[in-house]
Amino acid sequence: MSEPTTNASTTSQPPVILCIGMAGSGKTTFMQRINAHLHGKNTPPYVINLDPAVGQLPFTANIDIRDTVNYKEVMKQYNLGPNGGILTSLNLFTTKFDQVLNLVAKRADSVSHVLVDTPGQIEIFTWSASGAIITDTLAATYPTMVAYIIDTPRTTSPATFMSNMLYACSILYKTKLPFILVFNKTDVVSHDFAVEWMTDFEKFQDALRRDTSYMSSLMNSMSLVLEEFYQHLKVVGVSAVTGQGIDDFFDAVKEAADEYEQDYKPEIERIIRKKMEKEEKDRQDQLNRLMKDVSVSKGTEVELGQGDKTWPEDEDAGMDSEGKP
Ligand SMILES: Nc1nc2c(ncn2[C@@H]2O[C@H](COP(=O)(O)OP(=O)(O)OP(=O)(O)O)[C@@H](O)[C@H]2O)c(=O)[nH]1
Repeated sequence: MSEPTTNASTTSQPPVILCIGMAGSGKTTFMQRINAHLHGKNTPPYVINLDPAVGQLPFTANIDIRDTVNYKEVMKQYNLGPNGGILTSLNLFTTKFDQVLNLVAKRADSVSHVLVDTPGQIEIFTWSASGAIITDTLAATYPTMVAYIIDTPRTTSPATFMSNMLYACSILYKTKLPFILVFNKTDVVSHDFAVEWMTDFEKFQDALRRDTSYMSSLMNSMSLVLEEFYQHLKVVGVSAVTGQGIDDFFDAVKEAADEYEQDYKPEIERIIRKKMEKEEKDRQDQLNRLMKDVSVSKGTEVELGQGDKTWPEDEDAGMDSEGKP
């Protein structure tokens, strides 16, 4: 039997891998591959499917959105098109997400990773309120990361490459989570060109110069912005079909989990602390306002926190001056 893999190297919580990618990038095939890889190592993951419109899943999900909401019924009932149907289904499912968290928590000790498949209509997950709630609540407890799946053969032109990178960049800044760029389908085209463009600015500039479209000067400026973005990424090339590069992917997952512990977790804890302090302050302000209203209506100051409270006589309370009814 092969050597079992561990969770993240510095945490006892299983890393959560959010698989996000454009339709057809190979997300589902990739999920199937990493799921099989982990089972092969005897370290099974916990699998969540958040795509209500997927026809058939080539793997078994522990939690499947399709068991909770019927996407076609939602479309009919709310008179929606396919995208509205997927979004509404995800919103309905998110109202039950506390139950999902409870189920994951029960299994957190015995699984190596939590794998999350998201809808192929990428913006439904990345730009919706429910997508943000799901991401944030998972990231509040688990070392959570984004695996952004890219269709490598379809990204070989500088313009498509740039668009895809800008999209990835927007997701990174929206989620603020550790990010792994997964160049998929490397059995068809190697991802070496992408690594070269990302590490050697001159090489990408050369490719842009060969691209004579009128957009190339805009892309020139945009590529400068992306240089900074590349610093925050982990890049791997895989083939979900043949399995090549999957070990590299899991090395990147370990690094991302460490990054979460070092950089993201303290930040998330700071945000939660700040939110709680604000809620406490709001409660206190509300209480003070209430007390002020009471004292104004009684024409006297009310002192709190003392055993011997002297309340003004209240005729409406139906008591006499000795406090008897
Ligand atoms: N050659 C090759 N083909 C792949 C690879 N991964 C996926 N494919 C193919 O790409 C197509 C799309 O794969 P899916 O896994 O359905 O892609 P998806 O991103 O889940 O698509 P949606 O369900 O539309 O979101 C299928 O025909 C797969 O067989 C790969 O690594 N190499």
